[in-house]
Amino acid sequence: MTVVIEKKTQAVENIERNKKVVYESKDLNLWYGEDHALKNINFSIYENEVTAIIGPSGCGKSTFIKTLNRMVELIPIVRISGEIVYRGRNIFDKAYKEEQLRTQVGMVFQKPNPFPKSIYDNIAYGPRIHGIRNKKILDEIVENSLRGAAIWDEVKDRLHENAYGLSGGQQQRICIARALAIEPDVILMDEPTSALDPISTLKIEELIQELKKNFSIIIVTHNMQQAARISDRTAFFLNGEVIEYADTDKMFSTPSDKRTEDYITGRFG
Ligand SMILES: Nc1ncnc2c1ncn2[C@@H]1O[C@H](COP(=O)(O)OP(=O)(O)OP(=O)(O)O)[C@@H](O)[C@H]1O
Repeated sequence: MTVVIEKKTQAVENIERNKKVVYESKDLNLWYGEDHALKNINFSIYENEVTAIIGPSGCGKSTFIKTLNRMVELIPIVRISGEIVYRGRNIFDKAYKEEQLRTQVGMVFQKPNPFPKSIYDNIAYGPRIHGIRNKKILDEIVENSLRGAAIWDEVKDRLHENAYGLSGGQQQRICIARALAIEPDVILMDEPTSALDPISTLKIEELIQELKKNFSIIIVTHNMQQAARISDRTAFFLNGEVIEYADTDKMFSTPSDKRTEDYITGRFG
């Protein structure tokens, strides 16, 4: 029996060794004024995986995900200690250019937030900011991004209409396409389906499964079934701490911590 367990452990370690780390959170602490919102967060996020962040309201999920692209630092009362290492470099290093990080890390928010512009201009916005002016190249980026977000067929004949004219689910896929247009490495998603109906939710979930072949995806979700359906690993946050971080299958079948079990079985939260 011992031998079998040892073999299994070895196999798991081999899998871990072959995975590339995208982000590493090291002793990360964050305060909003006196409020200690993230406490000693230590875990790694892997390439071409979907990593789900779950936990009850106010536990720090959004704060954590917004730390990964340094958006949280826009809030004046925020203070941070520790490191977030992205592809080998601490993003809080003085020399690290925020703009450089933003070209690598796209974000999709809870409520679809297209710009009040045409579908085309929504997608071309980021590339134009990065200096791309050539119409043929922009056309290609727009088409590829919309295809990547599984919405090309629905909008290809109305690219110059306002994005506000689309349904909520379509608008969210436009926002995903907008994130893809900057050719990111990572896509952060903060409850991307919570404002959507079940069919649009399913489409986004299927899309996330496709996208992970080319991107690393970190998703905050209130919906535990969603985390179980689409993620490879899950981090369970509670009161600003990571209580458990594990393979999603393992966390939802045999959680190690009683508090995780209570949360995923609906005893609190
Ligand atoms: N802008 C802010 N200023 C001050 N405190 C904040 C701010 N944003 C979040 N907090 C506090 O930080 C803690 C974590 O909040 P956060 O929004 O990260 O939690 P969450 O898990 O994403 O919650 P929810 O599921 O409700 O969105 C909470 O105590 C919250 O009140």
